Amino acid sequence: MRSNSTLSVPKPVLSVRGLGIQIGRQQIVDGLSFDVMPGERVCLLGASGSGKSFTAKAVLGLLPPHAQVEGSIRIQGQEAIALPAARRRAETRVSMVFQDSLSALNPLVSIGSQLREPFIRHHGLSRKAATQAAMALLASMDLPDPKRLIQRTPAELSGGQRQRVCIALAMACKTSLMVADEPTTALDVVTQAQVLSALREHTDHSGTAMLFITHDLHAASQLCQRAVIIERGVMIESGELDTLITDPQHAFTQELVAAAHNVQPSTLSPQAAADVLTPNDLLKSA
Ligand SMILES: Nc1ncnc2c1ncn2[C@@H]1O[C@H](COP(=O)(O)OP(=O)(O)OP(=O)(O)O)[C@@H](O)[C@H]1O
Repeated sequence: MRSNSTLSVPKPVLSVRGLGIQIGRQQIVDGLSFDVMPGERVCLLGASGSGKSFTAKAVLGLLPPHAQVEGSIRIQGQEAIALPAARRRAETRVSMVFQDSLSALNPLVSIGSQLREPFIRHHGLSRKAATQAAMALLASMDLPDPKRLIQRTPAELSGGQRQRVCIALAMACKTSLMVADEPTTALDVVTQAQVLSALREHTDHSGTAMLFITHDLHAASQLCQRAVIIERGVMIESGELDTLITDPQHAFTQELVAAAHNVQPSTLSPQAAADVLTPNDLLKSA
């Protein structure tokens, strides 16, 4: 008989401990600690300028060289804080989706060529097999006519289509962790709902864990199970999203909840209104 001590306890995909980031004399992030478990979606919520993007960059290994960093960032158990993205081994690589899909994609290269690359480079597929895989992934993103789409350049797509191509690109990398930094902020409400749904379905299906960076509690509640809330680079509250929504402790969290409840569906288009949740729905969707 196996004893309890031999049962394996899941280990975090991402474990951040005492993260500090300083640029010159400005302390941007201070003593931040949180975990993301396998398959879990955690949001890092905070106002503009609270240090969310710098935290995301630290996890991705994309901090500017002059940033001073302290603490620990473990990805799949391996210390990665001092490793820029280009020097990371396959198991500590993190895929990413950014707010600005236009600048995230190469404007001169077709969607097909960009989407084929991770399949060829990381998964050893032939060009033909990579093209098939790219088209299948685009189709699964509810993007019409993948055959034509792969021949287009990023500027020939709408913002929502482009963001779904970016999600496809991140999924093609098949990493254990994805960081999505405000991926819906630049989109209208209907397109936001489509992009959030694509993120949810694809991470559910692949088991990819996600760190979702946002200032939008409504978007977070549609996607994430847990939240880490930061203010001026310091964590002020964290926990299950439904608990934070029903019983916010900190004044900033209370403001976030109040702001999310104040979204008036009547000011939106009928389709958008259908996508906007009432306070009760906000909870149900968390
Ligand atoms: N290149 C830089 N050098 C020094 N400080 C910077 C630099 N870029 C941003 N900052 C400062 O770092 C702080 C955190 O910025 P960060 O971009 O991480 O915030 P954020 O929470 O992601 O905000 P937003 O939601 O607006 O993107 C801000 O106070 C900002 O003024």
